[in-house]
Amino acid sequence: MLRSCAARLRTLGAVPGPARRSFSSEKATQKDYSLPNPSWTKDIRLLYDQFMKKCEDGSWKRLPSYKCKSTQRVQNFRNLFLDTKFVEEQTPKAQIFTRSLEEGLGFEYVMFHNEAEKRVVCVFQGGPHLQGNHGYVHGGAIATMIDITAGTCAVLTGGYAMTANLNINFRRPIPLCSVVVINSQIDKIEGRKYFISCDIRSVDEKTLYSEATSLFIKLDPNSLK
Ligand SMILES: CCCCCCCCCCCCCCCC(=O)SCCNC(=O)CCNC(=O)[C@H](O)C(C)(C)COP(=O)(O)OP(=O)(O)OC[C@H]1O[C@@H](n2cnc3c(N)ncnc32)[C@H](O)[C@@H]1OP(=O)(O)O
Repeated sequence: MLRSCAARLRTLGAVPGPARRSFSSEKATQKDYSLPNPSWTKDIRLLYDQFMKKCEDGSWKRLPSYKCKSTQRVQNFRNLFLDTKFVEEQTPKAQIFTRSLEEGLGFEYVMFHNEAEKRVVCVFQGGPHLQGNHGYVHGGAIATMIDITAGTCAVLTGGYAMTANLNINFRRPIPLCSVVVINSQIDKIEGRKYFISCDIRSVDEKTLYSEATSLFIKLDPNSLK
């Protein structure tokens, strides 16, 4: 599995040599990282196409994804929740964690949002630099993907929110370079509390890899600054 994955990436030019650095040094761009790239396998492309088809009637929306783009949403978050001095000193170098590895080596994913159903689906291909146990995706990388999928679901439903609790059952290991589907949905909203469940399944839906429950708290501007 790993050998074929490395060979594929080398063919695609994503792994030019053994001394390749993990973290990208390229300048911040406005590139949308949720669009297909040469490291995407047939499976992720197929699912991407299926979801893009579902987007045609407007029920689903593809969510663009950037390394560090300063959107209006980000500006508003900074104004509400962050100290101005901290923003000036620390955030210019900041990058989205899941978009900081070289193309094809880490987190390749695209998310789709269904507003009416309060659902976010993420199609995820975990690259070779996410290895935990030999040949399998690290549990921390899996937790990260669950967190951002559920977190996106919370934020798009209720506004700025943070993870207060994340509980994961890892049922089956996820092979490196395979494609999985992460499904998240809001189960319950109680005031500022958003209860979101999530599962990760194989493309054919036959294998349940992980399931999780989470609690996100809608932020109160007074509780962070
Ligand atoms: C076009 C494209 C659009 C794309 C659009 C994308 C959007 C972009 C998506 C970003 C997706 C990022 C996803 C990463 C998300 C992180 O990585 S977050 C990082 C990890 N989390 C943290 O660091 C949070 C640390 N914790 C905290 O800061 C604070 O505890 C919190 C969570 C803000 C809550 O603090 P607070 O606002 O002061 O709330 P507090 O009064 O303590 O509690 C409120 C209620 O919640 C309950 N509660 C709080 N914590 C807990 C807990 N752990 N368990 C149970 N109950 C709890 C309290 O008991 C209380 O209940 P009630 O008394 O009201 O019944």
